[in-house]
Amino acid sequence: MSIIRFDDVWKVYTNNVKAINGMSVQFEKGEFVYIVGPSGAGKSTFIRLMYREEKATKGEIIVNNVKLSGMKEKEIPALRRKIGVIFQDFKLLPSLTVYENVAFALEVIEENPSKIKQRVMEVLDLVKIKSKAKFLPSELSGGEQQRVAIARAVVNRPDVLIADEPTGNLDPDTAWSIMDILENVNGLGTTVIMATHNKEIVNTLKRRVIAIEGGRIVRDEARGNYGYEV
Ligand SMILES: Nc1ncnc2c1ncn2[C@@H]1O[C@H](COP(=O)(O)OP(=O)(O)OP(=O)(O)O)[C@@H](O)[C@H]1O
Repeated sequence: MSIIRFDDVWKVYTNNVKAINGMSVQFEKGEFVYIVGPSGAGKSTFIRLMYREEKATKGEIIVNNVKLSGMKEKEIPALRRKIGVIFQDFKLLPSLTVYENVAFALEVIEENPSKIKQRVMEVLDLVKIKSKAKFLPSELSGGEQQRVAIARAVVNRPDVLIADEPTGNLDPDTAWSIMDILENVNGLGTTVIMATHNKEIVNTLKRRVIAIEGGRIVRDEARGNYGYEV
C-alpha cells in the first residue's frame, strides 16, 4: 500500500496559473525520492498539496489511506503530525531555544514531563545538536538551524518527511551533512520526499528521481540522475 498517492491531480491557482496538470504517482513506505525540475515547474506546489497546504482543484490525493479531498479543516492537524516538513529557510521560532522549538512541536498525549524531555533529547541527538539545546536559533549556523528543523519535523515520528529545497541556503559541506541526517531519518523507515536543485547530491546519493516540467511528471527513475545543466 502506498503511503502517498496522486490520482490525476490538477492544481489551478486563483490567478489562473495551471501549476499541476494531471499528475498520477505513488510513493511507497520507506522510499527516498528527489523531486527535480526547472524553476516554476511546480515542485513546491506538488509538495504543498501533500500536506494540504494547497487544495487540489481536481483529482484525489490519498495520504496514509486518507483522502485529502474530503478532509475537513479540523482534521488537518492530524495529517500534519503524520507528515513532517522542512524548508529552505528553516522557519524556527526565533524567541524559543533549540529545545523549546522541538518540544513545542511534540504532540503531547498524557506524557509525563520526563518522557517529553527524553523524546526531545533523543531527537536532538539524532540530528547531532544536543549540546546546543539551550541556544537560540540566532546563535546557530544555517546548517545547525536546519538540523533543529529536522528534529522538530520528526519528533512525532511521522511516516513522511517532506523537504522543500532543504540545502538551498547552505554551503556544499553543510549541505552534505544535512543529507547525512536525512539518510539517517530515512534509514529509520521514514519516507523522505525532497525537492532540490542540487545536481551533485542527486547524482551522488542515487535515489528515485521524479522530474517535473510544466506541472507534469516527465521522468520517474528508480536510481536517476538530476538531468539538467546548472
Ligand atoms: N500561491 C500561488 N499563487 C499563484 N501562483 C502560484 C502560487 N505558488 C506558485 N504559483 C505559480 O505556480 C507555478 C509553479 O510554482 P512552484 O513554486 O510550484 O514551482 P517550483 O518548481 O517549486 O519552482 P522553484 O524551483 O523556483 O521553487 C509557477 O508559475 C508559480 O508562479
